[in-house]
Amino acid sequence: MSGQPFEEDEDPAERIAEGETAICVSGLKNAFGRQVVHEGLDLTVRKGEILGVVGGSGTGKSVLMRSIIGLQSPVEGQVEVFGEPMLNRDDEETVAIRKRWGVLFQGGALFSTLTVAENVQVPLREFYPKLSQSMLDEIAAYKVVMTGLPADAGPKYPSELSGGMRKRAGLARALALDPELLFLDEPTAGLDPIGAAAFDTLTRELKQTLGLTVFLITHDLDTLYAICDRVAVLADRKVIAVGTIPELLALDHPWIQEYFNGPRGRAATDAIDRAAVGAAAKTGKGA
Ligand SMILES: Nc1ncnc2c1ncn2[C@@H]1O[C@H](COP(=O)(O)OP(=O)(O)OP(=O)(O)O)[C@@H](O)[C@H]1O
Repeated sequence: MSGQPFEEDEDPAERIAEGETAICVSGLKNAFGRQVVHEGLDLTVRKGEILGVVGGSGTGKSVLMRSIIGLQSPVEGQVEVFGEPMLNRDDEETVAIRKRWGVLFQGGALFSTLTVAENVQVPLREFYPKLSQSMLDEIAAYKVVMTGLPADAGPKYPSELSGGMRKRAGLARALALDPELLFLDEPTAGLDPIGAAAFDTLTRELKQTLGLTVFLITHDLDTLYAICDRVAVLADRKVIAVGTIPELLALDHPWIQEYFNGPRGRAATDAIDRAAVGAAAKTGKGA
């Protein structure tokens, strides 16, 4: 059964079924006063994929994520997660769906007065109030190590951690309930390139071992190339394109061309090409 943080008998690979839908957003409209952020926005996230969400600053990537997880009430539209309509509901079914996702907010959003372990325990206490303290401690310790933090990070406060460690602590909290679906809002923002690449690797590995679906907001081109299966582009108040990077590159949209084929986009592509040539040379297969 999913959503239970202490049942380990499920094969994570079985969670991934090609073609099944994790999130379906249709006809979404969001507005703040007279400012319309989204209008007629449609998006489907497939189970088992890492979907990158990109768009210029202020195009509404975070508002989209907040609409899906119920922190923003849209003016119009539908949001379904695992086939359940989510908007304007707070019944048992929607609570059960909420247990199946974890969220890493921009900047980590850790509670500064709680230790890392206590932060990880927050969602466990919310959804499983009867768990004993020893069980809470055990699960938190496991999640801390799972995200690559040293075991002694558990009793530390967020202010005692580096930026990269805080991101990992936020990720540990997002993984507390053994989610099937992970929302990451700019997880590599503010990290140095080595820390960002390590976080990408961690995300990819967790996706593979836990069978996660990942909704990943990012400005980081390296992340898009390194770990995203598909990329959704937000512009003009909606998702204007979704596809693999080669599919997006074939489109004649000015923002997409500027983003992927501008100097930074080309640098990221060149780096991927160089890595592929290096790997081919190592295995003796040639480029
Ligand atoms: N609570 C709010 N009240 C009023 N306006 C808001 C609110 N939240 C977001 N907005 C506005 O909605 C628009 C989209 O914001 P959002 O944070 O989703 O952008 P974004 O694409 O995630 O940007 P960035 O890449 O800079 O993080 C912005 O113009 C923002 O000012």
